[in-house]
Amino acid sequence: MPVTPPPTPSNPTRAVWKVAIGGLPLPRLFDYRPIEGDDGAVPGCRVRVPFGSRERIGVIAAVGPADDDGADLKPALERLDATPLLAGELWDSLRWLAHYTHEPFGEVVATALPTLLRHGEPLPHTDRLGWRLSAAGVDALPRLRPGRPRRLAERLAQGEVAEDELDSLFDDWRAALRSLDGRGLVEQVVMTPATAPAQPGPEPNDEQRAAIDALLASRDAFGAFLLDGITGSGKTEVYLHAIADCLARGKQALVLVPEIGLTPQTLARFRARLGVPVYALHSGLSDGERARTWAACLRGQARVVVGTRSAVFLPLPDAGLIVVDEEHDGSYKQLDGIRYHARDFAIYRASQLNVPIVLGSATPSMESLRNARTQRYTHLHLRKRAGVAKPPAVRVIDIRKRALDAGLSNELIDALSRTLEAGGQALVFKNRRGYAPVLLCHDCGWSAECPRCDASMTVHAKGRRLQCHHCGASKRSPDACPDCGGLALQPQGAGTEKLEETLAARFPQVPVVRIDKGTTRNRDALVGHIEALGQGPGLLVGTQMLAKGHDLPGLTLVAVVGIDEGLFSADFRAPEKLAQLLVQVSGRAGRADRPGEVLLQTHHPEHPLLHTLLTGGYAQFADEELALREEVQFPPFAHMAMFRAEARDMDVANAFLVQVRAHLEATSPGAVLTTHGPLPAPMPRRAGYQRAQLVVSSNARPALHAALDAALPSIRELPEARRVRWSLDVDPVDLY
Ligand SMILES: Nc1ncnc2c1ncn2[C@@H]1O[C@H](COP(=O)(O)OP(=O)(O)OP(=O)(O)O)[C@@H](O)[C@H]1O
Ligand SMILES: [Zn+2]
Repeated sequence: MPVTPPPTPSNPTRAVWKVAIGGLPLPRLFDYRPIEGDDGAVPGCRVRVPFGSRERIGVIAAVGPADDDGADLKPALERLDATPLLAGELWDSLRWLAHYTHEPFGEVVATALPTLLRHGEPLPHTDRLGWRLSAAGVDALPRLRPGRPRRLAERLAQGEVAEDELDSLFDDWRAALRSLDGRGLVEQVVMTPATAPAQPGPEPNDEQRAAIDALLASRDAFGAFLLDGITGSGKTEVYLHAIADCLARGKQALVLVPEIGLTPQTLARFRARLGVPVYALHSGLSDGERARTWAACLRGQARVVVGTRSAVFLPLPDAGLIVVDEEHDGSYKQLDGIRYHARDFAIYRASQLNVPIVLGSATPSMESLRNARTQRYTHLHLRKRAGVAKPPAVRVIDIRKRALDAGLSNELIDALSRTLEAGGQALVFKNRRGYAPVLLCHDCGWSAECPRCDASMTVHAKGRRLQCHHCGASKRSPDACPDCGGLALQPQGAGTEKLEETLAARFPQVPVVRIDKGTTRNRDALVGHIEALGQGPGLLVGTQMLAKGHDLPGLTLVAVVGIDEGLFSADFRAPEKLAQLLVQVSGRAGRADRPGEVLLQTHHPEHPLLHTLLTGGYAQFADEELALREEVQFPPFAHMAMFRAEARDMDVANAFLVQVRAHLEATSPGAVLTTHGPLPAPMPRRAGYQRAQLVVSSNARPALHAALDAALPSIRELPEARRVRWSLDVDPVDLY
């Protein structure tokens, strides 16, 4: 047992531990007296420290002189890591991210670490352990009495078995094993990961070959590539070739995919083609699994990881390549806490790791397209579909003055029938879940509003329930109108639930499968639903969950209904999002040998966005959109940050933002900043709070950050700040 030296009065000149602690809104480090005799502490190690009346886990951010004389500093209690948990490139990149997002470093570290590690658990083991008979066990086996230990020994005599396999072979094998182990008859072994030989893929076509060659030619240094390839053009094949090359050189590859894109189907494809264990990281894993994947990356055992947004924080000591699939996808942006953008942080990390990064999409973001045009990224194109599939034909159905059934025109229903008769499958896309968006009283005009939000409540369960999609409030539908007492309450409009009901009644002979947040809580459910559809004729009804990267070979018709609201949104990014959605959902049609068809049902057939997409495709839409953004100096031509404030009272929220604006203007008089607001958020009241926002922009990123750096210390001290909930979002994606 170590001898505790007698307490010495703290020496003011001695170095202290400067600790980053998460969960605190304070952008500062906290000084602690080092543990006596512990000279090995270095930044990146976790420590347990007293904080107020509690203890917390923090990370040593620096070792250096105390902020004040350091005389009455509390001592740290325990160092948890022998060597830094966070080090090298990841450590430096997290420091950069804290600076870029203007958030406390402790909070950034807490976001980057898996929950168990954040709570002070030791780094979990990541070996796959197994058991075999020892030499003594081989000798003793014939003399063992019948029973569980003997049965286990007989199985181990055939060869070593991994613990996870034993779990499925024997109930309570651990007790039997203990009995054998006590007599020295078994020994533990580290199993090699289960692998299968890599299966060959299709021969790359010329465009794929050119993209692969471009990636391989610059595999030894940082370079950003935009792989701009239409849906079904074989982008994943290009990634797989680049990853295989990366593995062959003994390096690690990280693949980021959108939330809903990480299905067992995707993982199975990567596993089969690469022939090495492919680690997954997504929100469906337990805390233990997440910590193990993190540790396996840190130890270099994980060679390929496919993960959603938070996988961008994995340690990559042997990095060789980063891929961001569907780089335009909204799920890469974290909307609360540390508001990072996983794609953008991945690019920063690739530059620090000095490895190539590939951003792939059929509908690249305006940001990435502009970077490609200014030559910051290398622009790679895949302009034709891989294999034999052809791009689908798109047709507009003008529904002005037409009779509709649950929002579906006769023309569209006829097309569905024709598809089903020909043995095909069709997808009906509507971006509104629930039964109907509004419950209306036909007698007096009352409609069901959320009591806490400026929004209608959505009708669910065939009219029996009302639910607010903004705050989650839910209640039974009233039987009579609360205003006039009449019995003429009617659901208005149609959501996916109503569409499913209508289509099932029209086409009783085929399966009708609905996919939206209501039916599909997780990825496995999604795969289950798609399997339920089968191979024969059938209908899929769903929201944008269906737009992402699912290969449905039997799908020949995509019918898009109810996109009209999206044509007239206040958000400047709305046209970009709508164009991406339309192109992605259309891209689900005709991906195998049968040609695809897309029907767009709208009240606005002449809308410029639809016209451009139909005549010039996404590329022309992007040209026009970028020209417009440049003209009005919106991102990507300007850099934005948004202050949001919410309070019970709009005046209180506004008062804070007025002060924020004043401080920005006062502390950065020379900076070319534009401020816009305070203005009410597009939906001002949500969950009982009034919400306002202030947009700050500049066409020079450094000027924007310098202004924020200068003003934030005094903004945090404002008396008005204590009366609101506020946040700063650098590069906001949603202006809400
Ligand atoms: N060179 C090729 N020859 C034949 N088939 C190919 C080739 N490349 C890809 N494919 C097949 O074409 C289909 C689409 O390929 P892949 O999934 O890689 O495309 P993608 O561009 O990633 O698609 P998405 O539009 O979903 O992003 C897959 O079934 C794939 O196996
Ligand atoms: Zn609500």
